[in-house]
Amino acid sequence: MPETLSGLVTAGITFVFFCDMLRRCCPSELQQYLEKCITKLSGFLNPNIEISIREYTTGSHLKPHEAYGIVEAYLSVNSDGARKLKAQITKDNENKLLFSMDENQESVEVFNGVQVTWTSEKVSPPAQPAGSISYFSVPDRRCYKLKFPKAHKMMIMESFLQGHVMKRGREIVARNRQRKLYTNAHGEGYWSHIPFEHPATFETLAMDAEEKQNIINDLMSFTKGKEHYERIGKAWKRGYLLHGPPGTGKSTMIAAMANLLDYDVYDLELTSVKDNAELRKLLMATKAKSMIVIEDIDCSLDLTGQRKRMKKKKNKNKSENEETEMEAVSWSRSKVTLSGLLNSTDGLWSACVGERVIVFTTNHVDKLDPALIRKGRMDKPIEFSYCNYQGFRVLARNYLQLEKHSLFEEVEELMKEVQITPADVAEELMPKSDEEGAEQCIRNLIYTLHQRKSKLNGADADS
Ligand SMILES: Nc1ncnc2c1ncn2[C@@H]1O[C@H](COP(=O)(O)OP(=O)(O)OP(=O)(O)O)[C@@H](O)[C@H]1O
Repeated sequence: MPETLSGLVTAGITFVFFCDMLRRCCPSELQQYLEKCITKLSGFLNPNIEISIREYTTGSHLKPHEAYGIVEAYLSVNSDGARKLKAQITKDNENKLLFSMDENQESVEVFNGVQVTWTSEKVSPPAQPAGSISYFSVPDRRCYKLKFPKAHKMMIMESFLQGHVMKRGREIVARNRQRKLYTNAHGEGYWSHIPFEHPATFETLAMDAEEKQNIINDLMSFTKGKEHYERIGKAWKRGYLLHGPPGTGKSTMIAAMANLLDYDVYDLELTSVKDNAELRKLLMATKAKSMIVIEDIDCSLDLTGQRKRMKKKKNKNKSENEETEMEAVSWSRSKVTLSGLLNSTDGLWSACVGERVIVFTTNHVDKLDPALIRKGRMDKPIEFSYCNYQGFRVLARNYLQLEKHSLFEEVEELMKEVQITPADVAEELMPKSDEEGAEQCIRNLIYTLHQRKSKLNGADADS
């Protein structure tokens, strides 16, 4: 049998060689025919298959092929065999370098026991004929080639390329990209965005440690729950209601959540949305792996039938009266209703694939319509409260890099008696000048706590 096979191979090679000779000295029709024969026969004799993943889509020099970027990202961490790498700024994130295989490099990996070989190639465009003028510069054509044994064609194409490489590559692309903070506050009915670079993390959040871990677990099990949500036939989304007094960390928590999940944030300003139709359009334009945030929902939605805007935004150039007037005008322009919001969010969940988190914040949870926060819409309420000693320790670590100090005991005692928001504690712990050291900051906080305590005692005595 091996003799027969080697005989066949020798005969095939001789035939290909013969065809090639003939091709060179024959008329063009015959040449074309022979070329086809050669391609077919050499394909038959070659035990491998090669797949090209090109940088640009066929017919367009300018539109990059998404698959190329994904494979490039995959190979940035899976090309141990390559001896030459190139470093380039990541698309979409100028702070990140992506290391990928340089041209004409080769890397081998084994998937399910099958060896596959990646190569990177670059083909320069043909030179322009002398004297011709081109207004477009044609880029080099780069491509990755994947070579693998023909016998494992389906497994490599489906499990390896479609499944493994695409999944890992997409994850790396998502990790590398610059996250975005979208806003519609300009009132034009579309999203505009800036880079999202909020430094908050769960570690820097002053909050009960157990509660914090609880929220982290909840978020992580949500992100891993694709199959679970598919199985139970529910949209892959999770709703959080953050409630508590101003300055207790609701907005900081949103940033920490987005940083943990690596999500973009859509900060939906309801008062800038013209009507329910515009709201629906905005929500439908959000992408997967994002957080949709509606802050101060009680102030920005007409829950009572009376159109009024209660929140005053600080604007240094305007007097308070002017401010209130300006906000009232923008409020009266919005015709978004509670049912519009509910229909739009419910519609979004039924129409869109991919995971999304929706977050409402409020200082007055009791004012919200039960329909808005019922189970299924808001899955997890999180209460924010005044700062306790544990929270203070986190803030002292963040702001002063202090783990312990002889004054901590006094702070602990005072915090048992006085209510103070984490925002106020943070303000006191922030050095006001270069000369102000950590100890002075704690003394400032103690002074403020004493003042509040005396006020409290005074009030008690009055009553
Ligand atoms: N729990 C917290 N942990 C760490 N920092 C906090 C916390 N709460 C408040 N801060 C600090 O106070 C500032 C204001 O807090 P934040 O905006 O998150 O409060 P909020 O509850 O969203 O307030 P509001 O209801 O007025 O929007 C933050 O920038 C942060 O520096």
